[in-house]
Amino acid sequence: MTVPAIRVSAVTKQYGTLKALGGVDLEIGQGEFFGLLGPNGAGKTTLISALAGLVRPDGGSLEIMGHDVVRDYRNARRNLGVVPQELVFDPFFSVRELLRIQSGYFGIRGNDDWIDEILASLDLTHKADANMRMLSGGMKRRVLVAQALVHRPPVIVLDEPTAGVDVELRQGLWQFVRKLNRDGHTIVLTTHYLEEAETLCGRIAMLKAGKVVALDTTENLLHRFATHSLRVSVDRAEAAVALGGMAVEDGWVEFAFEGYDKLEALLARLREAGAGLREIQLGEPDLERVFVEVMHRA
Ligand SMILES: Nc1ncnc2c1ncn2[C@@H]1O[C@H](COP(=O)(O)OP(=O)(O)OP(=O)(O)O)[C@@H](O)[C@H]1O
Repeated sequence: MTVPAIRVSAVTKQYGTLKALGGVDLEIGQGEFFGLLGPNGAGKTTLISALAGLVRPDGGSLEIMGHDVVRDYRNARRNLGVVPQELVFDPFFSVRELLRIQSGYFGIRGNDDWIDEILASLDLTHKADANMRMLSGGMKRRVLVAQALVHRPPVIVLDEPTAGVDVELRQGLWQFVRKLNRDGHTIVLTTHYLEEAETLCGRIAMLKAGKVVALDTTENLLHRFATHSLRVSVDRAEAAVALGGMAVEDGWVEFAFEGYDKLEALLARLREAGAGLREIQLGEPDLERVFVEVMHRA
């Protein structure tokens, strides 16, 4: 049997009285494109930091490609590339220097061919000799991706890589990450853009307050809860909410329902409640709705 790319067993982490991770179990297979989702403060970054050996868990264990991140740190770290959320760089180095230094951390010399290849893939070749402080935020983010790849890790974790990144770059970045996945790399991604997670990830774990509250294939998650949605614009949102709807934006309330045969009755109840229907929209299942539902129930 092949070892999982990542194994997380009963991991706990406490900051003072705050339980950042409350017993997380996860197994991610080699070659998966896996999504780690959760609201702010759910513990995603803490879990990633524990995988990278930057945070020591209070209990439980973590393995990368079969290597324990505490007992066998060097091998675990060699197998992992992390693209962190924060943009922190030494501003005095050029992009190429930075990538050479990063290679050095892993004891790799003469890595220039691979560095050139990564730079080209990330459309950074023309910035190879520019100092980090002269790059835009989006370019810096691409350098973070490059930095995570210098040692050719089989497992790559991206912590919100597209936060504050423009559409074009975001698409380019996904194309590149998809190619890495096709080439056999295991990808773990956290993002608040649920549409991205829905199209990219084969499997998803949802975290809430340090616990895994949903873990399944994206396909199954999309079908686990209500299959359709009804959005209504109404004069009295509170009347619609009282019927089980969820206020989504100004005057709009959303309902989940299972089949079109339920629609008529729902509209009738809205009319009887005097909600004052102005406009309706029907929607197919999407991950955002599933996410909201999971967080609501957990
Ligand atoms: N070094 C620390 N000291 C104290 N509390 C911390 C520390 N790091 C994280 N926390 C707390 O642990 C909890 C989990 O934080 P974490 O950054 O892992 O969440 P997250 O899911 O990554 O959130 P986001 O989506 O905002 O990035 C939060 O309540 C956070 O305030």
